[in-house]
Amino acid sequence: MAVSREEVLAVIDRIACPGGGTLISRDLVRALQVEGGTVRFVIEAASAEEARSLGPVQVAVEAALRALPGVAAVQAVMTAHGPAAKAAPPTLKIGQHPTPQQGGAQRLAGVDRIIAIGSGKGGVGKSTVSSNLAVALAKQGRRVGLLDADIYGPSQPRMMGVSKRPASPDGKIIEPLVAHGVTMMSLGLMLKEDEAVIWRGPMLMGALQQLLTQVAWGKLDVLLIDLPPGTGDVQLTLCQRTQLTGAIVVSTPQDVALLDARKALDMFSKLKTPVLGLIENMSTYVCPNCGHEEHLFGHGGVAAEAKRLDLPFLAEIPLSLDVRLAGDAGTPVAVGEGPVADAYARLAQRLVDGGMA
Ligand SMILES: Nc1ncnc2c1ncn2[C@@H]1O[C@H](COP(=O)(O)OP(=O)(O)OP(=O)(O)O)[C@@H](O)[C@H]1O
Repeated sequence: MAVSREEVLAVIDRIACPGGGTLISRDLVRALQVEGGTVRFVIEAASAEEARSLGPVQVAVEAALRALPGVAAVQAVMTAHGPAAKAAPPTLKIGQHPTPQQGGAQRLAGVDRIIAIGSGKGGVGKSTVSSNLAVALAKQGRRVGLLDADIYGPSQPRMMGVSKRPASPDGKIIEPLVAHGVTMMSLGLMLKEDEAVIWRGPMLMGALQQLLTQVAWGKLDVLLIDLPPGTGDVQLTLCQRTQLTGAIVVSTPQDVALLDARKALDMFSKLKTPVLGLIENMSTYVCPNCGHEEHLFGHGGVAAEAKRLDLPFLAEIPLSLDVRLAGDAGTPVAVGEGPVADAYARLAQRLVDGGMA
């Protein structure tokens, strides 16, 4: 008979650690997988010293699990944070297991609407659209939050021009930062620059949950969530655990991007997250010198897809060097004036008029 995850956890929880508690009560087990008769997990010690002291516990746990009927193999790996990770303030433990949640999808107190912004593939401008839309909504007087959930490649700190580490006076609640009228938070602000995130699934979920629930978002008309590209664990967890108003899918007009966008749309539909509409980014290119209009990546593909699926086509955002320069400089193009800022203003107005933001 196949062994269950609960049985495995119960066995691990029976073995005491030196200094008290168990690997479970001390929240040191990560990425537990029970597949057929094989049990895999990571023991994540806080330091090399702790890892050494837990060595005998690992041996005892492995032996106890092997003795469990239905277990054929046990693969446990011990990891330890380096001193840098240990020193990282604030003292919040970002990246821990998500805490079990009562009921289904969660509401965030004080936050009226939550919109997830997704894309089928990376590089289509999802983060750029998120930051610019947030700024455009703020310019229209909305109280806007922006959560960078692109946990593997958080780019909002750069795009919004913030680098300060958020404060956490009580070590529990994180104070978000405010930039260009938008309340924002990104995992990128909690990590050291250039620090790679190599968390496994459960830690990612925990980090996301913390960013949603431990940040003092205050009263918001709308919280925009910049999702990682694709259709992975983060998207799944977010849609299942958070009461989303809906999702917006960003795509460039090329067929290949649209193909991936379809996967994202399919995922939202399976997760029963309403799709509020589609945005075509890098739509037309207007030469700043001669005014000639060119469709470098094609044009109209996203509008046609929206029509085919009977979904709102929310906006087409031109391809413009200013967008990239502004994003790289930390002041989204929507902060200023011009054709792209106008396109974002129209998009924001449309969402406000539709009661979505
Ligand atoms: N309309 C646009 N015109 C010109 N450049 C753009 C436009 N939209 C985005 N870009 C640029 O394209 C690059 C990718 O954009 P962005 O990081 O927003 O994409 P993404 O879909 O969020 O990618 P990932 O999810 O992989 O981070 C950035 O350098 C950005 O400045």
